[in-house]
Amino acid sequence: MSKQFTLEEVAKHNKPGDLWVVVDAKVYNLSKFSSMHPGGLAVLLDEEVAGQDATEAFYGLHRSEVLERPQYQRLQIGVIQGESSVIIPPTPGRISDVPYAEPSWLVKGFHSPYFSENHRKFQTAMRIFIDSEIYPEAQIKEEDGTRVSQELVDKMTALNIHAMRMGPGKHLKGLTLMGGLVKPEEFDYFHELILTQEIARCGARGFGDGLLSGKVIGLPPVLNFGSEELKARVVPEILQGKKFISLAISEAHAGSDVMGLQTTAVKSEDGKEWIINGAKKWITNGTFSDYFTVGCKTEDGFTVILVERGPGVETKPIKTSYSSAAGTAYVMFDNARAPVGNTLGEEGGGIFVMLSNFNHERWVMCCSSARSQRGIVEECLKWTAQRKAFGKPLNSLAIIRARLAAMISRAESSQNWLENITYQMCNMSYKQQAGKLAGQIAFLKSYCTSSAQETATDAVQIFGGRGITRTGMGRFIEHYHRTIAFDALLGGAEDVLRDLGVRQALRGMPKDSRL
Ligand code: HEM
Repeated sequence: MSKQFTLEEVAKHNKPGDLWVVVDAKVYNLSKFSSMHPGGLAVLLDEEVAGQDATEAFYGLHRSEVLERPQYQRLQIGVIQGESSVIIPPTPGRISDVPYAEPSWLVKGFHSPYFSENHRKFQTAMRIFIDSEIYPEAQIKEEDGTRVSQELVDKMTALNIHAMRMGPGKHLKGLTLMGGLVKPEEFDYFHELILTQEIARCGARGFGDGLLSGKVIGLPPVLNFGSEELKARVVPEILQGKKFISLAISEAHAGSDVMGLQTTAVKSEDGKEWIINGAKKWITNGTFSDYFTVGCKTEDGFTVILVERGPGVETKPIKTSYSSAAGTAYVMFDNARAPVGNTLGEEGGGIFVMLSNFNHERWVMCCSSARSQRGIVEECLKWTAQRKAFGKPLNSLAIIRARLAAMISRAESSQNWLENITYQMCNMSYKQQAGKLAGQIAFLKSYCTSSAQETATDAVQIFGGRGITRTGMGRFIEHYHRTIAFDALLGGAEDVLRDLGVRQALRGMPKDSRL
């Protein structure tokens, strides 16, 4: 049992070399630490801090995770008699009580037509796994820039998370999902939405992409358009996290304009192999991928080919503004060879392969984007409640509340639109989705990413200098603001998507409609 002190006893320890403080009913001896305190000694000697209950001052300047670090936990020497702590430390799986910090289907007393009991159980298990296994590694790797550990990849394999991230489908057949919690035939797009949104809560954008998002976008063309022989050869190893795959489309010359790509594939003289030449740029997971789903110019137009790393395939890291944990790369093909059997879809039919892939890819991005925005809303609601300015909490200022209102509305509308589209996906074939939902998903993605950028700007205003500081109170805001542009570019730039949505709508205009 912790040693008990009265506030009077603590008050006696209020000078250099003999300095105690109380934070949330816990007594800390800062005598030795005070000279090493990153915030300086002087603040600790202030008469309202030294020997006093400094809870409010502490939470105005530190994230609660500071006191969870072992080196600081050791400074606690006891508790205040008759008082108990009120600040709840994060426990794996916990649902936040902060308003709007969770999508409404997870909020007590709210209802949803979309989420079943099984989805709820799945969410609970997934959050516990992610909080305890993925979140801690995400924080470290985002900073040190190294790729996801094989140990974590293997833990995800044990629950078949890699397979579930590919969405519902035949590839799940016979697998035990989440320890048997959901049957493969029952796994639907709402399970996938939950999985993607729970991962997004880690708040580590580069690591998040490094967590095999290359596979999420690079494997579907193999699953949907590869031959049975090809699938049997490559898919199991990828879903078991033994081999890695990237989607390699964009180039220095062309991104959204896939027909402008310059990488070429020509057949060998015996007609058995493709010979590929060209360079791909900004390829997520490229530094460590074993396979590349490559968009190539061929005699008949545009063809997608699965190329294995080997002679003639080189990768080089690209330094971007997020963590190199993402493995973003140049991928160079210099007379690289792939069997003709590795062609995905028809020769010359690559655009159809890509277009049908884009819908799912963009929808996954919407899931992440909507959830990350919500995480920022939670940070801002907490900060504006605990931070004092002009003697009052920040949230007592009307201008701050106006920003919060805009942020909450964006997060809510993104999520609600997303849930509606997800419901349509659950009730349409893959082909119907391609036809009916391309415009909807394009609009949603551009809405999510543009509103995310507005939210990032609002959050920096709310956090002030801390919103541009990589450590401390505003660390998630700084990270979000620095990396948010990625979402607006990957999977189709915002402007291109908006235009796509409108063009789709115009195609569907009835010929006989008049005002
Ligand atoms: C209970 C023990 C305390 C520990 C373990 C501690 C630890 C830390 C750490 C690790 C930082 C760096 C912030 C970061 O980047 O995360 C920091 C900053 C700071 N601390 Fe403390 N601190 C303690 C108590 C206090 C108290 C009671 C005050 C009183 C006002 C205080 C005032 C500050 C200030 C002003 C900063 C600089 C914040 C900034 O630049 O944003 N600290 N402290």
